[in-house]
Amino acid sequence: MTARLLEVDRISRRFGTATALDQVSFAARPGELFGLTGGRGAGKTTALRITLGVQPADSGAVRFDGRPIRRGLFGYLPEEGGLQPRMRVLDQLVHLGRLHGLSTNDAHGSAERWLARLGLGPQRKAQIRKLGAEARHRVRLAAALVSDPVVLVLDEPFTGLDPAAVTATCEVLREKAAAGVPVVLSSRRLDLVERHCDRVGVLRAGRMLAMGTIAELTGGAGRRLTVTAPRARPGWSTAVPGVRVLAEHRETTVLELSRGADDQAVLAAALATGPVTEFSHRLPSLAELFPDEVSAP
Ligand SMILES: Nc1ncnc2c1ncn2[C@@H]1O[C@H](COP(=O)(O)OP(=O)(O)OP(=O)(O)O)[C@@H](O)[C@H]1O
Repeated sequence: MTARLLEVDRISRRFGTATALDQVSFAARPGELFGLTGGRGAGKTTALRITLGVQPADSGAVRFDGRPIRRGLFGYLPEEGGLQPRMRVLDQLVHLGRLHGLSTNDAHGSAERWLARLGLGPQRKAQIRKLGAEARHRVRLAAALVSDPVVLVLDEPFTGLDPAAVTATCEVLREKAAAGVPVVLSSRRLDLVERHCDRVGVLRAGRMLAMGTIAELTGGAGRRLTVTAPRARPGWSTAVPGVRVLAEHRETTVLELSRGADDQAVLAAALATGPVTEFSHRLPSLAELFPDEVSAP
């Protein structure tokens, strides 16, 4: 069953001698937000541009609904640019809607709806260059949505946004996903991808390093155990099988437990040193699992 599934199938792309993408595959299903993450130059933008059909791949295929993609079918929020600074907001959106095949009437109706939905009503007649960064971001989002696309592709939609604006953006994306539109976004921010996406692909140097739901990615790693034992000496846990010390800070030790390691043996070892005031399990974050992919915001 491939209905409304966006499939990116082993795409590769070189620029001169540099490999931007090497056999990268992922899929975005209706109802879900799929996040591509990775450090600078990992290949996210190239992957999204090939997904949209605005840049060719050297090899591989992109399919929607089991068929090769057609340009103009998707809504796109580019990392930067894409808007004409001297155009007025409403005119820009109507223009983009018409470029994607809407009638003038439909483009108008859709543009007005998105301006209202994104709180841009008062700025509808303003020139884009006169808008602040946050309002311009909302116009870019409206531009991606105005043609009522069957797939949404967004390159770094969170850049420069405060937490409230990130949440507002994700609410809109969730609504589209709930309506059956696969949503693919890229972000260098592993924390935001972890919080807002259902499934994630981690790119490094053009290769897919890991892919899965957040639970699959974080649950597949060793469990983390935080133990606070005020009288324990460094190295108190080394005799327990399957345990690795990740951090020791004053009285608190963070341990990684391999599969099958016995947390009760850790507790016994800790109690043997004296009182234990904290003993808690938690899953690692994506940023902890992929520290090399974390870049400054
Ligand atoms: N037009 C181009 N010409 C030459 N090299 C390019 C071109 N576009 C991308 N690259 C190279 O391909 C690699 C992947 O770049 P890409 O922009 O896709 O990564 P990215 O993950 O989006 O990075 P960033 O987070 O910095 O935007 C980089 O090494 C980049 O320098």
